[in-house]
Amino acid sequence: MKILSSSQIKQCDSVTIGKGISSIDLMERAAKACSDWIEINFKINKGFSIFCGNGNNGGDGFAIARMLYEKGFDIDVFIDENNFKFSDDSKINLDRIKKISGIGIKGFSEFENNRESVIIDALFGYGLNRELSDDFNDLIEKLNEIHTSKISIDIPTGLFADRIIDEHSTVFKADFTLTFQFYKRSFLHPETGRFCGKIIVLNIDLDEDFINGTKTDYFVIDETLIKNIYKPRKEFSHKGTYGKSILVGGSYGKIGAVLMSTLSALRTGSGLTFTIAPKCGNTVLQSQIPEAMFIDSGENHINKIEIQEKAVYGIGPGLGKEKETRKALLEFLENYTGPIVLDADAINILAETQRLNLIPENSVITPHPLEFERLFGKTENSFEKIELAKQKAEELQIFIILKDHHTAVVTPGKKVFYNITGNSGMAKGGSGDVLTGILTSLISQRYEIEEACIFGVWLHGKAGDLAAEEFSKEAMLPTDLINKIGDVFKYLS
Ligand SMILES: NC(=O)C1=CN([C@@H]2O[C@H](COP(=O)(O)OP(=O)(O)OC[C@H]3O[C@@H](n4cnc5c(N)ncnc54)[C@H](OP(=O)(O)O)[C@@H]3O)[C@@H](O)[C@H]2O)[C@@H](O)CC1
Ligand SMILES: Nc1ncnc2c1ncn2[C@@H]1O[C@H](COP(=O)(O)OP(=O)(O)O)[C@@H](O)[C@H]1O
Ligand SMILES: [K+]
Repeated sequence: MKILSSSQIKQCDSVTIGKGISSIDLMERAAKACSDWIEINFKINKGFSIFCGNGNNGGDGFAIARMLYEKGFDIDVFIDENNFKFSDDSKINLDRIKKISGIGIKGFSEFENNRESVIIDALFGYGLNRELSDDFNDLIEKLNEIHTSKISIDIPTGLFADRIIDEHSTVFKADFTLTFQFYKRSFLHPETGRFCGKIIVLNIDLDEDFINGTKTDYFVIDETLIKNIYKPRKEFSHKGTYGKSILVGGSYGKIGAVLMSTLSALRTGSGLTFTIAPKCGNTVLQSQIPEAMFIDSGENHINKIEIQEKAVYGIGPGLGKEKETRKALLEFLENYTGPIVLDADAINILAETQRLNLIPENSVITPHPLEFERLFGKTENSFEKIELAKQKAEELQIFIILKDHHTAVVTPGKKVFYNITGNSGMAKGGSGDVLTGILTSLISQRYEIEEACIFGVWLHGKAGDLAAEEFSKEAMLPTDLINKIGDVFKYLS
């Protein structure tokens, strides 16, 4: 799914309006989508306090007020008592509710906390173009202190669609954000996304031709994209059809990491799977994963990485940074030109030795935020981090997977794909090792690298979501996630 900027959304609005629907009817459509969702999901709540601004976001709020009232809910609407200038469509919808005696319309200052009612924020949407005034900050701070369910229409007020906010900014803290047609980039970054709660994207049939023809570097990985990428196995096939994955890692005390990567590669469908690990891992690897072939290297730390033809390497989990291991990694990279997935200590070794130029083109690196910083330096915020990743991905012609709550796949063509599967139950040592195995396996099965990255992060997060459903976010383990990979494939086929 494309992510459009606020100015592109505005244009999309105008084009849609130019093609037959009036702007007031488009607002009606948007408000209907919201009120229908609210009716289904807030059945037991009787009342809603709806805070409306003076632009079209407020207009949505007035229309939602009318529709929820007609569905039988108690409604109070609050407006700015110091500003009587409304956008045209907003004014029409305000006038409509003025005629309904059952809807109370009051000033912001008249709001009294009533714990029973749900708060709806229709103050500002994508039209916010400067910091909020103190009056709005005070109002929002007051609303944020109230413990009741909160819904934002389109965007939590105080957030901009496409950029960072000052760290001291006041923002409405929503439990749900009902947004129209597109994710906004700010929903997907940690500094800003934390205000959104659960994101619900409501389709309001904006002009398809405009959307298809609009250029953007930013995308959300949705199921439509995944279903286009996923290649079901062919019955007339053999193990050679599904490639050779070689997982390289493990050191004394950290054999589990490469064990999890190997198991993940197998569960993702790799045809032939090898593990290169030190001898101390032999017994546990061979007994826990009899399907994988073991190649030993060193006693307690890897000291050589054997080169095999037509293989995809996933290097790093549990690798350690011993002198002989560093040497082995650098030597391997000097002599190997195929695609590689580099994670964890493989990334740290490259950062410390500043030998990034050794990474073969079309390889994948999977840094978590700290590893990214070690590689490329500090950035002010996560928006800048994405821009730096785009620049580095192009410069080095590699794919950078920036691991986070919403992991981003950054391509050498400077496209950014944000993942929306996954949950905080995955914030445990070992989850990253699973991702390395999944990615190595998909590339060895001849998915295009870009497709493997997109599919891989989605699959990883989806398996995490299924594991959380069964075991809870607290109790789920990275190994549970591996066991759920099969259910994700069943879900897809
Ligand atoms: N396709 C869609 O997605 C559809 C979208 N729709 C809805 O329209 C919403 C966008 O509406 P909008 O353009 O009228 O902007 P909105 O956010 O209401 O702001 C209003 C005005 O406030 C002003 N202003 C800005 N910053 C300010 C500040 N800090 N403090 C004070 N004032 C400030 C600024 O005007 P200015 O003062 O700059 O002239 C701005 O124009 C969108 O989010 C969605 O809810 C649906 O109805 C239909 C389909
Ligand atoms: N809060 C979270 N929400 C979604 N995914 C998460 C969250 N925390 C961690 N993850 C995922 O788990 C993985 C953790 O990787 P990493 O930090 O390298 O762990 P390790 O190397 O210890 O296994 C990443 O893929 C990341 O996206
Ligand atoms: K809003």
